[in-house]
This record gives sequence, structure tokens and C-alpha cells, in this order.
Amino acid sequence: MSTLEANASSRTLHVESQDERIGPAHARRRGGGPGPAAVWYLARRHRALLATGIVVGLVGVTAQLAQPYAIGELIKQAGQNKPLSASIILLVALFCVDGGFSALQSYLIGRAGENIVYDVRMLLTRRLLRVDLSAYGKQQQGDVLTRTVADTSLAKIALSQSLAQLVINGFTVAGGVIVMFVIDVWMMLITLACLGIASAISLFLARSVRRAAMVNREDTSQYGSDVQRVLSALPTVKASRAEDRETHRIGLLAWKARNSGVRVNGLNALFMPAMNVGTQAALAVVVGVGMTRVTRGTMSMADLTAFVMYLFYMVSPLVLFFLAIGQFQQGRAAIRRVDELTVLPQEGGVLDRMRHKSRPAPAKKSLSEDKDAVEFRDVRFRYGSADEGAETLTDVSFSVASRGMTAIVGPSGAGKTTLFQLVERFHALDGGSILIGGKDIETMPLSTLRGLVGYVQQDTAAMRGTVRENVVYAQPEASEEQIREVLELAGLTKVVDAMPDGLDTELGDQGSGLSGGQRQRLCIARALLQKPAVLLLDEATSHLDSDSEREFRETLSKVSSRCAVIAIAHRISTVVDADKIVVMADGQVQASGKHEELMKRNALYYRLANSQLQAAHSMSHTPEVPQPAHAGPVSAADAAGNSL
Ligand SMILES: Nc1ncnc2c1ncn2[C@@H]1O[C@H](COP(=O)(O)OP(=O)(O)OP(=O)(O)O)[C@@H](O)[C@H]1O
Repeated sequence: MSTLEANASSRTLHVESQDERIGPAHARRRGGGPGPAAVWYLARRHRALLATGIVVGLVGVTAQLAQPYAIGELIKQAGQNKPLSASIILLVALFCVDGGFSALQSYLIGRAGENIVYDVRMLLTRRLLRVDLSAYGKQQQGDVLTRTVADTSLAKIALSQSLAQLVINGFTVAGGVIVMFVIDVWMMLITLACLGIASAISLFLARSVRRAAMVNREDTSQYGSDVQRVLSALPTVKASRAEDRETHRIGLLAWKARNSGVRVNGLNALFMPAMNVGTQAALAVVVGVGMTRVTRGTMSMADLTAFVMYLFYMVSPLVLFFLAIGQFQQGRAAIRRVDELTVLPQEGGVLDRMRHKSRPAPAKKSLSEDKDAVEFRDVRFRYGSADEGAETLTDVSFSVASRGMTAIVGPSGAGKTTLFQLVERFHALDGGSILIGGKDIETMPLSTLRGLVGYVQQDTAAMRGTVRENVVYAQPEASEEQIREVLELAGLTKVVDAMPDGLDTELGDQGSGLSGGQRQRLCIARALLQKPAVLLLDEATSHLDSDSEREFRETLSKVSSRCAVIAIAHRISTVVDADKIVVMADGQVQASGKHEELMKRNALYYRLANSQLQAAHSMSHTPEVPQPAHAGPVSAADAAGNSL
């Protein structure tokens, strides 16, 4: 492990140990409402570095403030023909302290900022990877990305640079004010009155900037989400000739973001004039009143000159101070957006994560042959709340033996995929229970559960990376021999051997570089490598040609002698040999049994199977399948959309 990796991982562990305290704890502290201030919590952990940076900056500012005095002394010494060496050394020392300390301050504040943004991004990464899928499904992916990348950067600037600027320039202004008070109280009160009005206007502007910045962040995020939506479906956009339509639609969002950005800039731009008008007014009044008092003899010319010099000296820090307020307010808008992401519900809950930490997944993944591998007991589930529609699954009950293949068939939308997702605990049940090896999955740590179950999804998920990385994704420590074995089982050996770099060939996003069928087989190889006790295959053969599917069926029969295979299948050829077939419709189990039985006693199964047998018959001229008395006509929809 490199030093960089070692540092990162030790830091990650440190941050991880504090992770559980963030979010819920803060939400509780504020009465359970939104805005858990996780970002502030993480920023506070770097307060020592921030404070050091600010103190170093203040030393630099003090050295800067002392320079006019040292120059005055030098001129005085020169005027009196005295030796200049001491004054020159003092002046050079002040220059060096000023330069050196301001460089050190920038470095320390920048470092603290990077530490904060690292911690925030690690927190977000962990939380997003453990997010409850139902909650995540409601988010726009582009928006999540904007919050994770762009908003965290803005938060970093606010929590490091802007905060430091506020303190250092605030100190400079306060120092100047005190010196000016010492020179002349009345003149200072007049100055404060003029600057006070300008400051009040600036503070009002700062609040408006924060509101406008929040709107601008949302608009920019919407634009980002839409660009992401279109880019992720670019071939569809092109094939649908939707480029102009999408350009127009995204253009409108870009225009909206542009307008809110212009508003933020406009409000920001008012800062300078507000302060300039204030300082110019103060200067005019100070010079007018000062000259009158000098004429009357109530103020010396030297004091008036010093007073005016300090007034000039104060202008720049004062402007920077208010600019930092504006920048800080923009950052607060970003911080709020990042905080909102940190409170997305997490799957499994704290208890599960604690169990997971103290008790890693067992190495042995086979289930006892005596017990059912999976048992669904009166499972009820709906997406969303009760008033959002009917139940997706109603009282689903069936069991799956620890060896052999169980096929699930049924019309599109019957709830088959949902059933698999419930086994993986992607969503919580509304009623009933699911048992694996006789144990309720709710009582298992997620890592144990998901170690027992291999899942090949309907939309196969290959990733950017090498073929090897894709295959070993769930089992990173797999040996070369094990990888070769599963590639052979999945019928990928020839494909991989023909690739330029074999197993180390790079694939693009979503596994581009492979055909749909090859991607599907890659995902099957990945699931097989895991040696699961239960293998869930969601239409895993839909992209395979007949030869590959036949080979894969042979693989399945080998695999199903070692574990339970549950396959959602849309090909009759995959289903006929299954040890058990479960027929689902409208979220309920209609019937279960073997192919021959169901052909005789279940009308839905008969229709689903027969549509394919008829199609096969018309292609191969095989004898017609006899229709039982109860069977209805086969609709085009049945033939096209059914999972069989
Ligand atoms: N994330 C979701 N949010 C809300 N409703 C959903 C979600 N996913 C699925 N559904 C709904 O749940 C029902 C069951 O969907 P599911 O994907 O389980 O069906 P399926 O039997 O696997 O269909 P197919 O054979 O077409 O894949 C459908 O009516 C679908 O619209």
C-alpha cells in the first residue's frame, strides 16, 4: 500500500468511526427537523487548523498595520540625519513577517478547507452507497452528483477561505477603528455613522445573495440533472431524432440558471458600490468637519492626516469583509443542499451496521439441505404510501427447495422483480416475512444476507473497468482458477480469450465493448463466483441466442445441484425443466407446480406457455399443442409482454 493510500485509509477509518454520530444525532438536537448540520459538524473537527491559520493571518495583518508607522519612523530618522539601519531592519522584518505569514495562512486555511471537503465527500460517499433504495429512487441522479461535487466545493470555500477572511479583515477593521477612536472620538463617530449605513445595506444584500444563491444552486442542479438524463440515453436521443427538442429543453433550464446567476452577480456587484459610497461619504464628511476643526484649532493637521490615512487603510479590508459575507452566504446555500443529502434514509439502520462490524459475513455460504432455501410467508408490499395505489404484492406465499430450480412466470408487472428485490432487502416488507435457510432475513445483517444470495438483474449491470474487475466484483479475493471456472460456466471463455488483453481488457461505461448477451453472461459469471446459496436470475437469459441459452441451461442444471436457483424466465425452454414453477399475476401467486401439471390446470400458464409453443410450432412445423377446455385465446399482448 502506498503512503497516499495508507493515509487515506487511516483517515477514512477515523472519519467512519464518527460517522454514526452525524445526521440523526444532529437532527435530534434540532428537534428532528431537516437541516442536520452534518457539514458544520465535520468542519468543527478541523477548527484547530483553521484557528492556527487565522492566528497566523492576524500576525501577518499586524505586521502590515505596523508598516506605515515604521515608514514614518524611517522618514523621521532620515530627516534628523540619524542612522537608518535599525529602522530599515525593522521595516524589512515587517515585510518578511507580512509576506511569510500571509503565505502560511493561505496554506493552512487551504489545507483545512481540503480536509473539510474530503470528510464531507467521504461522508456523502458512505451514505450514498448505503442509502435506502426507495428513498434514492426519488432523487435525480444529476442533482445528487451536483451536490456531491460542486456544492461540496462551495461549502469548502465558505467554511475555510470566507470564514478566515471574515475574521482577519474583521480584525483589521476593528484595529483601525480603535486607532481612529484614539486619534479623535468625534471624527470616528461621524465616520461610523457613514460606514454604518453602508454596512447595513451590505448586510441586507448579503441575505438577499444567500436566497438568490440557493435558487441558483437549484437551477444549476436541474440543468445538470437534465444533461445527465440525456447523456445517459444518447443513442436513444439520436435514434429518436430528439437532439433539437432536447437542446431546446436543456437550453431553457440553462437560461433559468443563467438568470438566477445574473441575479446573484447583480446583488454581489452592489457590495462594492455600497461600500465605496459609504467610504467616500465618510471621507468627504471627515475632511469637511476635520478642516473646520483644524481652522478652529480644535484638531491638529497631523491628527487629521493620520485619521484620513487610516480611513483609506480601512477601506480595502472593509470591502473584503463584506465580500466574504456574500461568499459565505452563497456557501451556506450549498451547505444546506449537502446536508439534505446526508439525511437520506439509510438501509439496514445503525443496528445492522453495528452487527455487520462486529460479526463479518460467514465464509460458509451453503444452506442445510433439510430446510427450504427461501420461504415467502404472506408477503405484502407496496411502493409508496397506502394512498398512492394498490399493493404490488399481496399475501405471496411459496417456498423454494435448497437445491434445484424454481421458475417464476407471469405477465409483465405481476411483481416478479419486486419479489427478488425484497429478498435482497432493497425495500422493507409491509407484511409477512421472507426466510432464508429458516431464518427471517430481517434478523440477518445485510452483508450476510447478500453474501448468501447472488442476484443477476434484469438490466444487467456491467461497469467501467476490466473484465476481471467486473467478474470478481462481489468476490475480490477470487483466484485465477475460480475466475476461469465461472467464465467457462457462463460460456465466456472464448469471448474473453479473443479480447486484446483477455481478462484485463478495459470495458466502457455500463460494460460497453461487450454485446448485450456477453454483458449478461458476465453478470452471471459474477454471481456464480460468489458461490451463493440462493441464485436469483431475473430474465438473465433474455439476451442469449438459442445455442448460448441451451449451454446456459446445462450450466444452470449443474449450479442448481449445488444451490437454489430462482429464475424469472420469459422463455418456455428455460421453464419446462424447472423443478417448480410459480405463476404470478397482479401481485399474487396463482398456482405452482411442474410444467405438465400447470399446462393442464392453470389457464394463465397455459396461455403464456402456449403463445411461445405456437410461435415455435409455426417456425418448426411441430405438431400443434392441444388446448385444454379452460384455456382462453392467446392475445398479442400475452405473446409480447409476458415473462415466459
Ligand atoms: N420503483 C418503483 N416505484 C413504484 N412502482 C414500481 C417500482 N418498481 C416497480 N413498480 C411497479 O410495481 C409493479 C411490479 O413491478 P415488477 O418490476 O416487480 O414487475 P415484473 O413482474 O417483474 O414485470 P416485468 O416482467 O415487466 O419485469 C409494476 O406495476 C410496476 O409499475
